[in-house]
Amino acid sequence: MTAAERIIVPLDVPNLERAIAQLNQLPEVQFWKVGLELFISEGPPILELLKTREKRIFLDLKLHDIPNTMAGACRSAARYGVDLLTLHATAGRPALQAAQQALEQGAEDAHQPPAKAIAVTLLTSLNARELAFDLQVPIELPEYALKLALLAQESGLGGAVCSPQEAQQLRQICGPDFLLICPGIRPSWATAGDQQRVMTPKQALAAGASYLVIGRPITLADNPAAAFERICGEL
Ligand SMILES: O=c1ccn([C@@H]2O[C@H](COP(=O)(O)O)[C@@H](O)[C@H]2O)c(=O)[nH]1
Repeated sequence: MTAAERIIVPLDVPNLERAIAQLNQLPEVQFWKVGLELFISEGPPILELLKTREKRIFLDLKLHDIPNTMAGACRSAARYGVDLLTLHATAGRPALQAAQQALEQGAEDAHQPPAKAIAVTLLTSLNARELAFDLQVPIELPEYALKLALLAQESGLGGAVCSPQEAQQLRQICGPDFLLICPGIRPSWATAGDQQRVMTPKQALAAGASYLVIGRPITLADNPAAAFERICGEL
């Protein structure tokens, strides 16, 4: 896989018109992430648009609910034929298992390839102090992220979203086939913004990330295509 194919760019925009403008600005990007902002605004037609342009799709809905509701949502999402779908590992083992089964069944019923379910461990916008004092989690952050990734793996999911700072440990313990999707990627020339557990693209790949989710350093650049090319060059 080329460096460019390992980069997923989020379509963090409010409507179809802005999404189309971003797709046109970045024709080299093959893998796009559709998150809550755009999906809530535009719904499934945005996925159809990406498919007509033969793009890969990461549907980042971060589902978090009881097992029955997670299964229903995953059965519905399976119809879209996306590549990746996120849910929160903190939904717990029964919900993750129900989600995985429903994705497989839903895909079979819809004659679509099954999406890989990817569990969010701990959002990259959070730091160790917030984990300990706001969320009241009494274990160290790297251990917490690892435990949630293992829970996802044991539940049959295909991978985890984690910070690149945890990627090396997760890669060692979860093995080579478990996908590690890493947001919190910041080239040395970009600002972190609300991301707190960051690494550069090159460091993240060296740590074992399977894919890098890189948004604002590319999409808010004066010339997004040049920023994307610069990052690919750095890899
Ligand atoms: O822990 C997480 C999970 C998801 N994200 C998403 O990734 C992108 C990152 O965008 P940047 O502009 O590069 O910060 C964004 O869509 C988030 O919703 C994350 O950042 N951290």
